[in-house]
Amino acid sequence: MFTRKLLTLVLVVQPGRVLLGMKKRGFGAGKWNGFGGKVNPGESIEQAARRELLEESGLTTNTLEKIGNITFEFVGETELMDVHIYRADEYDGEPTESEEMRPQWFDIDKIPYGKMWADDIFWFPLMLQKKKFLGYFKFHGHDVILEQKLNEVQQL
Ligand SMILES: CCc1c(NC2CC2)nc(N)nc1N1CCCCC1
Repeated sequence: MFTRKLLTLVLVVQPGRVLLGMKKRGFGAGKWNGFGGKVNPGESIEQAARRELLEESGLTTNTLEKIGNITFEFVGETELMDVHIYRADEYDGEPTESEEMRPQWFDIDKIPYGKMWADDIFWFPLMLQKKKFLGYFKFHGHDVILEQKLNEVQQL
C-alpha cells in the first residue's frame, strides 16, 4: 500500500547558531531548511547526506551524527517520505550559495519557523538538545498537520 522514499537532512550547528538554506527551487522552494535530498541507488544514506550537504552548502564534515528519523505521510498519496536527519557540529569549508540553496546562519532564538516546514518547530528543540528521536507526521497538503507522533529514543 505505501512505498517509502528515502531522503536525508543535515543540520550544521555551532554554539548558539544553526546553518539553514533558503530553497531556491523545487520541492520546498521558499522555505528555510537543512541541507538534504534523495538517496541515489548504490549510495548509503550517510553518503547521500554528505553529498547533498556538499552540493547544497559547499561544506564537508567529519562529524555527521544520526539524530532522527521522521516518516511523512501526505493524505491521498501512497509514497511515504522517510527522512533521515543528521547533525554536524563541525564543518570544513565556507557556506556557499548553490543553485538549490542560499545558506545563512541563524541564532538559535531566531530560527524562522514561520518560513520552514510545519514539522520543524516540533523536532528542532530535540535536535538542538542533541536528543535522538523517531517521528511520524500526517500532512494534508504541505502545510496542515493532521496527526503527529514524536518520541525521544536512546539509539537510532
Ligand atoms: C519531507 C519533507 C520535509 C519536511 N516536511 C514536509 C512536510 C513533509 N520537513 C523538513 N524539515 N524537511 C523536509 N525535507 C527534507 C529532505 C528533503 C526534502 C524536504
